[in-house]
Amino acid sequence: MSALLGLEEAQARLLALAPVLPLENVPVEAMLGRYPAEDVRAARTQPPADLSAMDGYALAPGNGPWALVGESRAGSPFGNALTAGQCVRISTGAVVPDGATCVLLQEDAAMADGRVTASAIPDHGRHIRRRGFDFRASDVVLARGTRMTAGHIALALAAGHRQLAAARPVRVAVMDSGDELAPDPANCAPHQIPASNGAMIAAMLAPVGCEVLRLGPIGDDMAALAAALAQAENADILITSGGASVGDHDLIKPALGQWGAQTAFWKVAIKPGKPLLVATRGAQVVLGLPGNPVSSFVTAFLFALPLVRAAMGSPDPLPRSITLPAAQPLPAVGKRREFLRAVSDGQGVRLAGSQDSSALTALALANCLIDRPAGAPAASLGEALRVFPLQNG
Ligand SMILES: Nc1nc2c(c(=O)[nH]1)N[C@H]1C(S)=C(S)[C@@H](COP(=O)(O)OP(=O)(O)OC[C@H]3O[C@@H](n4cnc5c(N)ncnc54)[C@H](O)[C@@H]3O)O[C@H]1N2
Ligand code: MOO
Repeated sequence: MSALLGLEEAQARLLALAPVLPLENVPVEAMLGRYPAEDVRAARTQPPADLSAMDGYALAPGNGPWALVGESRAGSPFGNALTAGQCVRISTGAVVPDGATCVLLQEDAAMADGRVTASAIPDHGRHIRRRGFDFRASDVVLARGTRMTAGHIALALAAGHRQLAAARPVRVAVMDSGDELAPDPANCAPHQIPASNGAMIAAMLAPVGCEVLRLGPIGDDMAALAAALAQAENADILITSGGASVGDHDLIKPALGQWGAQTAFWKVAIKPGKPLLVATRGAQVVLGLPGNPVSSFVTAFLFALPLVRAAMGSPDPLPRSITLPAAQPLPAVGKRREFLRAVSDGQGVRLAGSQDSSALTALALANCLIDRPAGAPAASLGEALRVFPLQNG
């Protein structure tokens, strides 16, 4: 039996193989979930001038009344400087004219005969957004490798960028295999089960923004597997599920070998997911996930998603864990580190149901995985547990 790798070592060895992809220019609006390949510096200063934060009157120094000499609207500034005792009508976002030192809210103002009086005089600088307080030209506003959110998109646009450089989307082929798999779940003979892993893995990959090519389900047949693998010729990453174990009909390893892939490592000391296979074919990376649906899910979470994120440009692609107390006792752990399907309510964490690696009802209920170290004794109620939320992976 080949030695089982530890999780962190296996992840590190896999990530070292992550494909390096050419860069492309991407419209900022299309950058959601992607990673800028370079630090992004502001091409402009924001705000570009002192702007009013409120609707009211921009006041020159004095105790009032102030003579109303004009208006500054957003996009249409008052052209001149104010002198003592003058004011202009001003709207939110409009340029504060030179000579004005504060903005009086219109709710605190009275206007009669072209003169403005204040019920309370605002402090110096009140309701003025100073030029450049948000960012200045040439400031780094986004670090390379930042995963772009809606806020980052707004910031990059405000900083004067139309497009950003990012790795082109990773091409991922996802193939499920097994003679027992029915492609049509509504037309499944008693000796079959509906193929669900390929669609599940594709759904896990969707938020990462890669391109997914779905292949299969393919029968346990070398010629059929070879034909399917030929379609993965242009994939950067091939993810297979099923046939990774030791059975007579587990043909993935020989089929991958015939295709030209070379095994990098096989088997990791985790439960579920032990028979994980990693291979390369030139710059292509192959991840052979075990067929049990929960094993496929857990290995996709711990290996496939980090690999794809790394290839997309993430400098920090591994899932992040939190600590939560056990809301129920847990049994002792065997030789393999365990990832238990669990439900967290934010206060504590409990098992989602059956921990069999085929149990889809528990997988569907789970919103996190409890990470239990190999050989750990039983955990008591309230014990601190390491937990991976499924949605932040
Ligand atoms: N003698 C041994 N037997 C097994 C070992 C072992 O070490 N010695 N390891 C077990 C472990 S752990 C796992 S995990 C499984 C993984 O086996 P395979 O990767 O070869 O997976 P299959 O045999 O093809 O399928 C397992 C199971 O999952 C169902 N399956 C497969 N693909 C799909 C799919 N696309 N959609 C839904 N369900 C799928 C399949 O019907 C099987 O029930 O091996 C153990 N055996
Ligand atoms: O490792 Mo298997 O994935 O235990 O069921």
